[in-house]
Amino acid sequence: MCSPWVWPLQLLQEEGLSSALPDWLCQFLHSWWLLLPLIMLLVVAAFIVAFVLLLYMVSPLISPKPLKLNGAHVVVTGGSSGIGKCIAIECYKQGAFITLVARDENKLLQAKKEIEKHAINDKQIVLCISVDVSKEYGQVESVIKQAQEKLGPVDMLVNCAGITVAAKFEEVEVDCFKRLMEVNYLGSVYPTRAVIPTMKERRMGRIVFVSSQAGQLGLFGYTAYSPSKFALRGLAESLQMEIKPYNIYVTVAYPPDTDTPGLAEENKTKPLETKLISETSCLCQPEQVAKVIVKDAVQGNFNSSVGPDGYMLSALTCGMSPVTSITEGLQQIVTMGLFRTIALFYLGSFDSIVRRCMMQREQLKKPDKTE
Ligand SMILES: NC(=O)C1=CN([C@@H]2O[C@H](COP(=O)(O)OP(=O)(O)OC[C@H]3O[C@@H](n4cnc5c(N)ncnc54)[C@H](OP(=O)(O)O)[C@@H]3O)[C@@H](O)[C@H]2O)C=CC1
Ligand SMILES: CCCCCCCCCCCCCCCC(=O)[C@@H](N)CO
Repeated sequence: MCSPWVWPLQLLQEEGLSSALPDWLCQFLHSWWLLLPLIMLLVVAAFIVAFVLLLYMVSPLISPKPLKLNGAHVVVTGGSSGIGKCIAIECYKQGAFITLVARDENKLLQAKKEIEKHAINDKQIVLCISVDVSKEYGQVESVIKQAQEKLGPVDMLVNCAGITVAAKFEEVEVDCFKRLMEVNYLGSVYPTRAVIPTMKERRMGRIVFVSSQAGQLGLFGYTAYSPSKFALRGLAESLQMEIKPYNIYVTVAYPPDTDTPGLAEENKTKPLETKLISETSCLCQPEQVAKVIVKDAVQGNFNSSVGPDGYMLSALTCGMSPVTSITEGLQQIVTMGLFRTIALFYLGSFDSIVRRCMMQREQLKKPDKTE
């Protein structure tokens, strides 16, 4: 009859039930239990395949329709210089109408001339409006109204106006903490607040926040800057949940060091530690960064990063941020542990940079003291 070593059958035998079972059933149970690991494997594999298929079936619900830039109205704050200017050029090259927002009127006019060289038709317009995006909501709102009257409702808003301070915590002027929050955070809240009602009415639109890799991890020298960039992520996640049903998509960009007038200015006073740590990530050209940001915004991707370390940082710090493609979600699931392992090595090397710089400084101080 049945083999005695198959435990469920043994159980049946002990209960005196095995004799009640026909031989063929005993045979079947015997071989079935031997095949159990294989069957379990197949079931698990089937579940995974079904899960992935299901995800792909609902993926059109997750990824939005791309925005057509041709004829669209794009507002770029901080559009007179660096990354913002390159974003404006990139959109202009694809047929968009542009509103540039910044403070300095001369810089605005200069940028306008440069952008206009990239026209693809003779209807395109570059409008310049001078305002400080961080000061008063009323001012920003009237600037947006003005832009909408001239070039129609805003299809895409790029919040790129921003300033940086890189210095040790106790060396940062106390007012600076406030100023950075005002320009980098409130300066993104105000224009966004001004365009959202119309976008909701039209059930379309894109909002871009230009954060930074320093908005994904805290670094030596960025105690004032990083929090203002982290704040954008919180704003973006909350806002995205509210406006997704209205077909409006939010993109947060996390560029690495980018070769712009802003960076040149920052480098003048940057602590050595910040310089050395930042060199871990590549130095990018603003044209390259702008291209990636515009592509991601058009596609409605929540996350936008540049380069291999940008990719790793974004996967590692994805937290509860929304996903806009199945592939992105699967990649995060698979790579999280590996990237955390790599990150621990990076953190170790950052700590040793900080320690070495401190030791060097102390050695430089010593001879002074003995004199
Ligand atoms: N360059 C880099 O390494 C990186 C930059 N970033 C971020 O990208 C954004 C652009 O940086 P980048 O191109 O280097 O900067 P730039 O300094 O080259 O340009 C900054 C732009 O913002 C405008 N701006 C600054 N303050 C205000 C304000 N209060 N109101 C209105 N406009 C303002 C400036 O014009 P004006 O002064 O005339 O107002 C200018 O057009 C910033 O948010 C920055 O934090 C992120 C990661 C890396
Ligand atoms: C898996 C883990 C990967 C870890 C990679 C870590 C790389 C850290 C580099 C951080 C560079 C910060 C640049 C900030 C640029 C900026 O915002 C200012 N220049 C603005 O002017």
